[in-house]
Amino acid sequence: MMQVDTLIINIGQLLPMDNDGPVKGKRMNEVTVLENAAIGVRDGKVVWMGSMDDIQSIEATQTINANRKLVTPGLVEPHTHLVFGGSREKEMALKQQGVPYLEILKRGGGILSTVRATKNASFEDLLDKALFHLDRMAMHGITTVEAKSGYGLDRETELKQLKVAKEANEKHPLDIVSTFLGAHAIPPEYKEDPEKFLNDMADMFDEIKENQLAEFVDIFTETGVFTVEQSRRFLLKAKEKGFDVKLHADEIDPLGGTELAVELGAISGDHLAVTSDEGIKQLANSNTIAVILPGTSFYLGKDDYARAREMIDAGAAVSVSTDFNPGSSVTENLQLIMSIAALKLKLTPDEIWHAVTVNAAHAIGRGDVAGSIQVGRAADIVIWDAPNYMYIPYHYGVNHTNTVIKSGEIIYQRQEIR
Ligand SMILES: N=CN[C@@H](CCC(=O)O)C(=O)O
Ligand SMILES: [Zn+2]
Repeated sequence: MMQVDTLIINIGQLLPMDNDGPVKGKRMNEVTVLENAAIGVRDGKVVWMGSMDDIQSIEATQTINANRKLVTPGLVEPHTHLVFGGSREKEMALKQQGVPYLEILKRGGGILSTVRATKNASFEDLLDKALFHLDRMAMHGITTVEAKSGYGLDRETELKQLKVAKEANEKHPLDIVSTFLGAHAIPPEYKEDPEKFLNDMADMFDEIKENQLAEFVDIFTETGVFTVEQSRRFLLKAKEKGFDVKLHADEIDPLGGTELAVELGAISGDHLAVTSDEGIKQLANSNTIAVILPGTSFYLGKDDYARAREMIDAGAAVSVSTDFNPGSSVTENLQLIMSIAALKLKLTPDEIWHAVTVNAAHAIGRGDVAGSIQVGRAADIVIWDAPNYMYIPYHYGVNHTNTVIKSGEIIYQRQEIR
């Protein structure tokens, strides 16, 4: 008799998500579906998976009846700007009048407006706010999340953001993976000397590494922000210091950020809304994961959606993410992004599930611990109010989670109102 703490029974469809590396190209369109399954959890880990026909051999302290619903790994969110002060609802009117995103930034708004609010916010306020957003992500089925700094643009405030993320990781059940995005915009005081600004940000690498405040270094490679050459120099320095690197690349103008991500062996290239044909080809022949953020195209009212369909057809590994941030994509709901991935990126349900589990985990260096339900791994599991895995992208804009389990503990359960 095997003893478990929790036995999840009557699983209609179980998506374990195989996980022996990022899933590329055609393989993204092949999810394994187990029917009539059960999962045993002990000490926060999955210890048994099998058919309902074999549960007689399991003795459980607690049983959760999935009632024939869909069960998947907890979602992995590989790109967020979790820690920030204030909000930017007043910019919505500017956007409606047709003022472009980069023009708002040029006028000192956009990212720079959030920088001011983040500088003025206390550590405690930023922490409370981050915990609130994490709760919302958890409710929506996310169990691991990446979080970037980048709303400080000075040593003190960047460190404050990174320390808030570290504290949030300790306080909140979700796992947080940190990225240093000091090179997110050029602060007004450095307008004439962006090189000096990048040098100052690079001077923080040692301190960040020693205090384990971030695993990745990221940069916004964009018109009016940092050039490809500046990004290359900055990220090469980061690599020398032992960081894996990421890029906000080819979001608005096709500068060649995707090609740079491949050249540098970046763990991911993110956005890629206007990547060139050559960029797609190079991506497909690389180990760099394309983290596509279609919520920004939607939210900024753009016609350019990343050519994720072509990227997968060419053989690339693709992930999708909310890009949760106060300016270009204000949502914690990765399920909504799964619908946009279906409708606008033309991805299949199988591809979308790979994108928000296995490939997302690999895009933040957690391929060996998250994004998959396997014996020996942490029990990060979602029971969905859905009969099958195709249903989630199909029924859009609402939260489908029934029960969210993080390391064996129930952290969210839908309440009935009636
Ligand atoms: N594009 C750069 N950075 C963020 C947006 C940040 C903001 O507008 O506050 C992004 O990923 O879209
Ligand atoms: Zn971003």
